Amino acid sequence: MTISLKTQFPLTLPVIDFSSRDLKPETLEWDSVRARVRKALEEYGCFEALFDGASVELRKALFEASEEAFDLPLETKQSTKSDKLYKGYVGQVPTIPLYEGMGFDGADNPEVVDDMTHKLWPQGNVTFSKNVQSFAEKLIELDVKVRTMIMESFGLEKYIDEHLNSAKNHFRFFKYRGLDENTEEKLGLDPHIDRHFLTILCQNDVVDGLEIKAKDGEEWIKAKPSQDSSFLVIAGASLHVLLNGGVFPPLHRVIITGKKDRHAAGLFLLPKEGLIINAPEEMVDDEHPRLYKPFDFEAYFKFTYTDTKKRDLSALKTYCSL
Ligand SMILES: O=C(O)CCC(=O)C(=O)O
Ligand SMILES: [Fe+2]
Repeated sequence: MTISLKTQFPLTLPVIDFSSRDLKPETLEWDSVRARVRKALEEYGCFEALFDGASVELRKALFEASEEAFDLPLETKQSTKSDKLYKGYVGQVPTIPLYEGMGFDGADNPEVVDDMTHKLWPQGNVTFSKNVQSFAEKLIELDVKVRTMIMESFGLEKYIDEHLNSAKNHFRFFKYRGLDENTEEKLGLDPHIDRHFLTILCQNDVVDGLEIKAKDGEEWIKAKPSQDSSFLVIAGASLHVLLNGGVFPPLHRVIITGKKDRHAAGLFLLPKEGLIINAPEEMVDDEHPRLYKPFDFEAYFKFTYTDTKKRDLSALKTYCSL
């Protein structure tokens, strides 16, 4: 009799602990975490990071702030819209009616956060801007550790600073409306790969819904956080191209099953405008021929913008493989 491994052992995402105060470069602990990060990003394209930098209180405050912001009148939320792709408010999209998102670039810059806050609350909202900023700072700390480890693990030490400086951060809140009485589970967000370098996500504890597609299978793995202090780190297409395929950008989606609203927040590390991404020579040899043409993130983003079906690995290959 064959036993289905799938039902016996549903896959779970790797969990990696970043919470030690001694987690510093050039220590045994750093090397061991780095090896796990590399393996997770090769095999799953993502992992759950335990990181106690953002306290339970801070998360609670952040999601309260997010609720407050999404409760504002539509017109106010729309005032954060900008003509740049992916900035400001997105909502009322017919194919994903439960979804709303709001975000801005440069969350570590107090002026930027204040500007966004004033668009939402013309009289100001100090609690909101303070919480967003502290939260973003913690996520940035984790991002620097993760991307430094990734570069080191591929022997790209000499490019670490250049790579860290080649990204800007975009902070984003999401709200997915809970289901009505008679609605069955619904798509909150279409399956997609992230197009940036790296994404760090955090969701409110009561409502899960994010699912990650396993690399070599059909299974959708539920990305339910195992602890309060965890974040989900996801590799994006830009990192995949930079490392000549060395990390896997996983397909993920959001499915809403319950009546409660789901709130999430995340930091997206985007290639800076004008950056052309090209895998360093160190990533290319006879066994690993160069996979992609020089890659312009803005152009690729536009390519995937209107047609959500283009947000997967095979469309990336069609777009720029050699
Ligand atoms: O809501 C989430 O947890 C995921 C959002 C997401 O995947 C994205 O914005 O790229
Ligand atoms: Fe995503």
